[in-house]
Amino acid sequence: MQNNTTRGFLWSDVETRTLLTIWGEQDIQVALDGHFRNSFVYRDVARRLAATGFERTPEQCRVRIKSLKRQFLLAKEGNIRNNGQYHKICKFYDAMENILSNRPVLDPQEFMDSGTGGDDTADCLEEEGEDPHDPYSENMGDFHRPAETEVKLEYPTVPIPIPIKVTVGNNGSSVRPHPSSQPTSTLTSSPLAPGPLTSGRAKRPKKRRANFPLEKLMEQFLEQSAQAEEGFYRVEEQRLQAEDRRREAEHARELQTLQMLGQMFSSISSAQPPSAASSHRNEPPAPPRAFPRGSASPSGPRGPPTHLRRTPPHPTADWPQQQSQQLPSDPQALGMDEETLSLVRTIVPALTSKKHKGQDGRIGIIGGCQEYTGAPYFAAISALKVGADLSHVFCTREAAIVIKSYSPELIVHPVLDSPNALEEIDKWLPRLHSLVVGPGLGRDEGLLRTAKEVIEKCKARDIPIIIDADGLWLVAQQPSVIQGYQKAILTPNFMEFTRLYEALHQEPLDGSDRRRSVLQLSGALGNVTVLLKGEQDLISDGRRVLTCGLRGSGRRCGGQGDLLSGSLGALAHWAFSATPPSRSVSPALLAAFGACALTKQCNSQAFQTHGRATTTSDMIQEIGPAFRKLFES
Ligand SMILES: NC(=O)C1=CN([C@@H]2O[C@H](COP(=O)(O)OP(=O)(O)OC[C@H]3O[C@@H](n4cnc5c(N)ncnc54)[C@H](OP(=O)(O)O)[C@@H]3O)[C@@H](O)[C@H]2O)[C@@H](O)CC1
Ligand SMILES: Nc1ncnc2c1ncn2[C@@H]1O[C@H](COP(=O)(O)OP(=O)(O)OP(=O)(O)O)[C@@H](O)[C@H]1O
Repeated sequence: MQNNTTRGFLWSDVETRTLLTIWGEQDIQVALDGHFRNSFVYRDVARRLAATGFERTPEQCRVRIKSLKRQFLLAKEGNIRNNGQYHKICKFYDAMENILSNRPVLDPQEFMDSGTGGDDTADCLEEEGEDPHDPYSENMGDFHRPAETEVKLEYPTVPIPIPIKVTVGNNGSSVRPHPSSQPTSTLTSSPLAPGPLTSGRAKRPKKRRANFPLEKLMEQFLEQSAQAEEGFYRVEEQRLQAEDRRREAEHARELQTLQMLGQMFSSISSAQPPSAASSHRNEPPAPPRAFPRGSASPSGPRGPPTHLRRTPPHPTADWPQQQSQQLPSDPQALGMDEETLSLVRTIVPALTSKKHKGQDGRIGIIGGCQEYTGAPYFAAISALKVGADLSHVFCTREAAIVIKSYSPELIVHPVLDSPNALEEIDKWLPRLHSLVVGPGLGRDEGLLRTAKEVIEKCKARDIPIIIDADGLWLVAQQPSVIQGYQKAILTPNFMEFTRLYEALHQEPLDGSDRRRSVLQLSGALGNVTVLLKGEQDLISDGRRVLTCGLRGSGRRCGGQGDLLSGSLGALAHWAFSATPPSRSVSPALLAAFGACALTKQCNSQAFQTHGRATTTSDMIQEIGPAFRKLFES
């Protein structure tokens, strides 16, 4: 939209020209001509004007047109067109003439009646209301005429002859005379040089010619009228500003009242018992009290440290309702490391209109074959729901149709089993911010080989890689494919972890100390981050182990791991591209911790609604609220 610098009543030239162009459009002219009520026409004019970037009310448009018509008439009547002065009087003379001369209906009789010829010319330009004699008059319809839109002008009491161009009769050349004017033929004639067709009272032109230096008078008159008009507009501008100020003050008062009401309501609801206060399904009951980290709890030293205590936020099958109503809801009391959680918050990119589509993440998923179409879908849609902008799925041809049908939000490439799969995928890698390899990939040797080659390409491009499900099978067969790559995160369930551990250590896993085992596996992989999923998720980069003890639910439906790996795709991109918030926690650890917390929170929330019927799709629905709760509140 163009910047309308003439807010109020002053019209810039460009704005006026735009108005004239619109007003001159044929349909507008026809509508103005053919209807008694024309307010709707000016509404249309104002709407079209607004579409070009100039905001005016229909009344403003009407008044402006009227004033232009007045100037045009003056210029025309002043008969000074011939010596080139008409522009001074009517800047838009040519445009006006162009429009008015093309008007569909033009009754010369009316034109004459406008006072263009006789001694009664002074009356011809009425200021109040539309001039009934204006040859270009338009019915004003249901417009009111507020005093502020009218300008009182003084007119010279001179009879002003005008050159007119009329077409009368069928051949367009005959003249219909008017008793008080000088009619002309299609030729333009001037009283200074009366043509042969001049008839009627011939003495008048002479009289006029002799009396005044007409141009001077007209200029003076126009100057006066312009000053009067400007003065009026200035006052109007001030009135509008005062009105704006009044409205702003009113708005501020309303806001203040709302804030006060909000505060009142929140203090009332916090005064209620937890069971009554937590009616929203996503909100766990309010904690009786949150204790600062390290401080003694009311239960004394018997309980575990608060940050390790796991208490379910919601009623679950193995956690009775009664008990759950007493539960604390702050992350610390739920077994979350609050400090780590707040570090995760620092990697979440701000939502701002300054970014373009794609900047918050273009995530690729390698997976999806004949048997498994759900897994890549879960991963890809989760990445989107977490906040990535685009999700690509690279799957087999057969799987592609199915995955596409699940969601129009995903970009699906049916290339994984094509002979030039690597080439096809490689084309996209420069645009991807992270890659999740494995969900629904299957164990087909050809697909695994392609996955391996894609991983190599990603490493060369320094793209964060998440390896899950069958991707972990591949790593268990060939650990070197990922060993030492610091932007890799492996997300095994216990079975996958065991497979990996045994492949790397060449000895059976002793599952009694998982923390130690996960630390060891990460070390053996060259400090690649390993996230062992379970009742407590354990995340290690070979130097330290983070625990995510947030309680989910007892529901273990398939696909939750895909939700986790897809979310991690987005979070890993954010973590690796954020300014390092902490020396102690690597970006990979932060991203993994965030994804664990989110998955468990989704599980918990979905379970609250669906209980035993909870599926991964239900959890995906919870990603938005869960994310807000954990990372944006
Ligand atoms: N809707 C879809 O399309 C979905 C597709 N998916 C895709 O399926 C593909 C294969 O993945 P996967 O995990 O089923 O295969 P795999 O690693 O061979 O494990 C199989 C066996 O391991 C065991 N086991 C598992 N977890 C365990 C644990 N925590 N602790 C202990 N044991 C555990 C368990 O053994 P069981 O109890 O049966 O003896 C289980 O039978 C993969 O591409 C994946 O993405 C899934 O994402 C789901 C949704
Ligand atoms: N015993 C458990 N108690 C609570 N949460 C669990 C438990 N086991 C796994 N989870 C959680 O479930 C999510 C997925 O882990 P899971 O072990 O089911 O992965 P997966 O087997 O790879 O999943 P998928 O079905 O997608 O292949 C993780 O967030 C994890 O923390």
